[in-house]
Order: sequence, then structure tokens, then C-alpha cells
Amino acid sequence: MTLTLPSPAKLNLFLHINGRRADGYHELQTLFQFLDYGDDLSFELRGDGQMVLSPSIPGVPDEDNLIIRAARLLAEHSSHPVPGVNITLNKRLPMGGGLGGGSSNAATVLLALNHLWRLNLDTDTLARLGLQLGADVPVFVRGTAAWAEGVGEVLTPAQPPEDWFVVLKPGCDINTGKIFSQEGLTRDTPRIKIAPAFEGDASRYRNDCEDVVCRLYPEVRKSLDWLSQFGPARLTGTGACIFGRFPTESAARIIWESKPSGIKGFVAKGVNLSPLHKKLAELK
Ligand SMILES: C[C@@](CO)(OP(=O)(O)O)[C@H](O)COP(=O)(O)OP(=O)(O)OC[C@H]1O[C@@H](n2ccc(N)nc2=O)[C@H](O)[C@@H]1O
Ligand SMILES: Nc1ncnc2c1ncn2[C@@H]1O[C@H](COP(=O)(O)OP(=O)(O)O)[C@@H](O)[C@H]1O
Repeated sequence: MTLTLPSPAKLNLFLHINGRRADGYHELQTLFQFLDYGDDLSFELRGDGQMVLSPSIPGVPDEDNLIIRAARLLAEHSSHPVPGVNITLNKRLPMGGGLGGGSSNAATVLLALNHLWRLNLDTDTLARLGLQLGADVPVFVRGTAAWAEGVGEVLTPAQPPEDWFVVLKPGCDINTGKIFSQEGLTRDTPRIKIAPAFEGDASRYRNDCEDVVCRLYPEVRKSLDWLSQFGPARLTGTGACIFGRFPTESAARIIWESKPSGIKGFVAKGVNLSPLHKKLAELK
């Protein structure tokens, strides 16, 4: 039997950096929303305890791939030997795009294998394991749009409007660690207080990485300037993707069709329940 599950993208509707901890990690305030667009992962049980990924991602050795790392981490936490799994990856999300593709893949693996291997680990345990793999994994494990604080792991469910987005991927890959180590990065935005449910307009707030990223990568600035003509546009995470918000699919598609030639991206709906959790609920 093959189980196929979505591994959606996220957007940071805004991202404030409030400080830097002694261990070098940054304290953030950010609003996460999922997109109804992403990778797919298919799972098939094996009998020999091996974790096998196909196809591999060029440039990412399997032992570094968050898919295999998540499967191995979960196996270590099982009280009984696990049967192993074949995982097939259908990658659509650009890497190093700020869309959280690797983190989302890890979360899909944790939830899928918890189900297939009948481990019965609860969500808190899976989120805690996920945090060992990356700061963004817990939000994908929990599956609800969220207001995040701490280094991104203190999550409060949120309900931002489910708008449509044009997402553009400028032709550069951005390393998260590189942006956080830039000298000119804004790190002192005062903490804001917002209603826990956050139903307001996130585009009032900025992404503190935007200035540094635009300075280092002029192609991001170009895409941002172009998309900003039509409404609020922002960088997601530490980039490179930028997004513009539209009230309807047709409004988003009109802008998408008029984009300068050569630029990649997609149109997708913002959703407050992860497509992964929607699909898992249908299986029950
Ligand atoms: C800032 C965000 C917003 O969503 O950026 P994106 O990666 O999505 O662009 C994420 O929280 C990133 O999460 P993730 O990509 O999982 O980061 P990690 O692998 O944990 O960290 C990569 C590196 O970024 C830096 N880092 C990351 C998160 C954080 N709060 N402070 C940091 O200083 C650290 O140098 C760390 O070594
Ligand atoms: N399954 C995976 N999918 C994508 N990237 C992965 C994966 N496993 C490891 N990585 C590494 O994580 C890096 C960040 O990828 P990704 O999560 O897609 O971007 P971002 O953190 O910018 O949203 C990649 O450049 C790659 O080296």
C-alpha cells in the first residue's frame, strides 16, 4: 500500500527580529500561514528496517536530507524495531526559497511514519523532535497557521485572512545562516503585542531581513519592486521568494500572467489548516 501526503509551503506574512541570544540564534516574532501548494511524499513500508529515498535531491546527500534525518530520528524514538520505508519525493518547492520546503518535508515524514509505524507519539513529542531538525519544523507538525515567538518555536494558533498569493522565486538560493550573520541586519525591532488569534492585516508589518537580502541579491529587489506596484509585497523568511497578496484567485492570476519573462514562481491560496493535516484527517 502506498500513502501519498502533501508537504506544503509556508509564508512568513511578516518577520520581526527582536534580539540575539547568547547562542547566536535570533529571537523572532513572525506570522506563519500555509500555502495550498507544495511537494508530495509517498510512503511504502519495507520489511528490512532501511529508509530509502528516491529520487535524491542533487547536491544534498541522503544522510543530510531532512527526509531521511526525520525518519531516522523517529526510528530512534520507537520502543520497537521499525519496518523501514521507501519514500518517493515529488519536489515542487524551490530550495533556499524561504518557503520552508525542507522543514515541511521533515514534518510530513514525522507524521506519516508515526501513523504507518503505529508509534502513537503525540503532537507535542513530534514537535519537540522536529525542533531538533530545524526551527521551522514544529509549525508544520502542528498544522495550524500560527503566531510564532522565541526562535520560532513558541506557537499560538492564528487566523489570518486566507488570501491568494503570487509567489516569485528570483534566481538565487539564499542560505538562512548567511542572512542571520550579516552585520547590517536589523535585530532590535521592539516586540509587538497582537491579539492571539491575529485576524488583522499582516502587511502592516515588515520583514526585517528584507533590506539586507535586497542589498546582497539585487534580483530580489527587482522582483519586490515589480510586485509592489500591485499591492503589499514581502520577502518570506530569509528569502529568496517574495509574495504579493490578492483577494481573489483571478486578481492574482492577472498579475501572474503579466510578470516579466524568465521569472519563476506560482499562484497559491493561503490556508490556515495545513493541507497535510486536512489529508490525514480524511484518512481517519
Ligand atoms: C527565519 C526562518 C523563518 O521561517 O527562515 P527561513 O529558513 O524559512 O527562510 C526560519 O525560522 C529559519 O528556520 P530554519 O531554516 O529551520 O533554520 P535552522 O536550520 O534552524 O537555522 C539555520 C541557521 O539560521 C540561524 N538562525 C535560525 C533561526 C533563528 N531564529 N535564528 C538564527 O540565527 C542560525 O545561524 C542557524 O544555524
Ligand atoms: N528535503 C529537503 N528539501 C529541501 N531542502 C533540504 C531538504 N533536506 C535538506 N535540505 C537542505 O536545506 C536547505 C534549505 O532548504 P528549504 O527548507 O527548502 O529552504 P528554506 O529554509 O529557505 O525555506 C536546502 O538548501 C538543502 O541544502
